[in-house]
Amino acid sequence: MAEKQAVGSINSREGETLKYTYPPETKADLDYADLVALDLSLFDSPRGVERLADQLKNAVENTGFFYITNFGLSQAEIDHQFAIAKEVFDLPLSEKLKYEANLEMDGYVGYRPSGNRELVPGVFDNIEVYGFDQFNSYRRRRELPPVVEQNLSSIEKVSRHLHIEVGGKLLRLISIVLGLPEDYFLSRHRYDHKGGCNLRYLKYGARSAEEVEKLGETPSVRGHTDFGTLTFLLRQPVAGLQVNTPDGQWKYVKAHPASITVNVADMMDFVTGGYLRSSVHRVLSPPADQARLDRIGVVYFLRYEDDVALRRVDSPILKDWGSRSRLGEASGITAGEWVKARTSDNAKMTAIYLNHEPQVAGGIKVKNYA
Ligand SMILES: O=C(O)CCC(=O)C(=O)O
Ligand SMILES: [Fe+2]
Repeated sequence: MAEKQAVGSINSREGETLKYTYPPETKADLDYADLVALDLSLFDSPRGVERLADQLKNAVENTGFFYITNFGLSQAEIDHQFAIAKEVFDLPLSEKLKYEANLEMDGYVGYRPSGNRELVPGVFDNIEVYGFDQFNSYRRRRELPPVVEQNLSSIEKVSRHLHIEVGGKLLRLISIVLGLPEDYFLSRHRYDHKGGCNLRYLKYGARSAEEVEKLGETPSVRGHTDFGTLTFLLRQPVAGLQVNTPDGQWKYVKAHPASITVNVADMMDFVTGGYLRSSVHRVLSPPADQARLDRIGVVYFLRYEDDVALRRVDSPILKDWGSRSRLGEASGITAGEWVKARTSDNAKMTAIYLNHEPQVAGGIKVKNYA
């Protein structure tokens, strides 16, 4: 079986035997969103930057989802992260629980087991998470699974690269789109400052036929927005992610070749009054031909530094925009407060998962979608 081809050894040292083989893509004829792909290698020429800014403007005015290619990580480096993730999730549960995250205290840093939320009566969520905080002086020392310890420098490299290089380029482009100084967002996303950015491994465990049947169209992750500024989803081939388009339709996000999928998140929505849409997205069970596969993901959540107040930016582009943010006005809540409030909401989500009442995070209503 394809999902069994991922091999590796817990005792392997940095870069040695960890390998990952991706399962095949689905052959199902899914209704995919039409998303633009930004080629970040164009960044090296002035005309290229203009072109990218135009493409980005289009993307953010539409779904708030887009792909990037040529983002400066090799496929081997990416595969290595998926291999580490698989090794972590393959550990026995009793071992993984030694590294359990304290969601209320630290957010998604460490291990979070599945089974916290009842999706339909008798069927619980199948999502395990292992997350990292930023590799800077605010990082809290904690015990790590040996495979993480042994590969920490490559994990740090990827975390820094996604933040500083990829995030850096996109934040510069967003500043250009908004007519702000090029370093406007960069200067509020310094990697070595205290912030809630999060590299995260995810595993959606394969479900039995009976569970799939019971779940039907019920999402594994219901419609939500992400908390930060931008989210980077490294390409993986198991379908399930859907974005809600401006006209209210759910469309699948395709595993575009050699890409990262980017989505705009709450903090960008707040500071632009919804001009940069924090897109509602969800994750369904995979289609039939992928139903028996585990779905492993590697994600980076880029966020403002903790002490930045989330206020509307003074952008000439937004003069006549008003506010179309579904989130309302953040009016000065800090980025750190916002992340804490929403993470703590997630921690308490167990009992309220089955109803769709708005949650209140930091005094701001957070809608839940089907
Ligand atoms: O697994 C995915 O494709 C998306 C996950 C997601 O939306 C999230 O973790 O916020
Ligand atoms: Fe998300």
